[in-house]
Amino acid sequence: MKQAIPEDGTLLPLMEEFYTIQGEGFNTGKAAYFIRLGGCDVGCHWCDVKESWDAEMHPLTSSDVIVENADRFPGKAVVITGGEPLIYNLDYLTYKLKERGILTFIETSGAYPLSGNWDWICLSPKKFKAPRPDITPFAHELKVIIFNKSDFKWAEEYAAMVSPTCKLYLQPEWSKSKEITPLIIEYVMANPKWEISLQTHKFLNIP
Ligand SMILES: C[S@@+](CC[C@H](N)C(=O)[O-])C[C@H]1O[C@@H](n2cnc3c(N)ncnc32)[C@H](O)[C@@H]1O
Ligand SMILES: Nc1nc2[nH]cc(C(=O)O)c2c(=O)[nH]1
Ligand code: SF4
Ligand SMILES: [Mg+2]
Repeated sequence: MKQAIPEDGTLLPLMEEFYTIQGEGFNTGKAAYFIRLGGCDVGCHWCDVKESWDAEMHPLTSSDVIVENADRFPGKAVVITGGEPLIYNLDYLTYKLKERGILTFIETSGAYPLSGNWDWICLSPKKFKAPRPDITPFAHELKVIIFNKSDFKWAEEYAAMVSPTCKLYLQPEWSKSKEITPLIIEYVMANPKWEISLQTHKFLNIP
């Protein structure tokens, strides 16, 4: 039977939650509690968490319980990721986290309407289902995955849409990183408004 997901955000399909170090982007190196929500229809062929795609596979979990769990750890920051977390209304979850003084960070493709109250929005646009243009001014960080040479052009299109203070990152697609990373290095040296982001948690063998 299809699980009914209430629209008020009090129950969310939770794939996993874990306390670790943010491995990517601007907040790399900071302790954070990760909340991974199930469900995504963006369809990146290189997605490193395809097990997240089917929301039905992940139990509907009380947002209050998720907040309790997050508050057990000393690092008072959460990263809400997925799957595509913005499929869901995240107003309730982020309100409850902020009530406890926990910082709220999101990893999103931007393909769904923005909800929630965020201290940090990492927008990672995808060609397979482009972001809604209305999210771009709110991104604190643009993190474009580079799989082939044509992705640099795609990255520049989004850099032109985000706010002038938005941090700009190019991140090699993991399976192609041996070939792609030298191109990113060259690109960043020639275009220093960009920085490299590596998936450092994969090198550190942590979640
Ligand atoms: C798994 S996604 C979940 C959040 C959201 N759906 C998104 O794509 O932003 C988390 C981050 O991992 C990145 N990512 C996913 N697969 C990757 C891969 N194979 N190599 C590098 N980065 C990857 C995404 O671009 C995103 O920034
Ligand atoms: N350590 C760690 N950092 C991350 N940054 C973004 C991740 C994600 O899958 O959203 C991720 C992840 O899965 N682990
Ligand atoms: S949008 Fe994110 S979760 Fe969805 S397929 Fe792409 S990388 Fe994976
Ligand atoms: Mg990941």
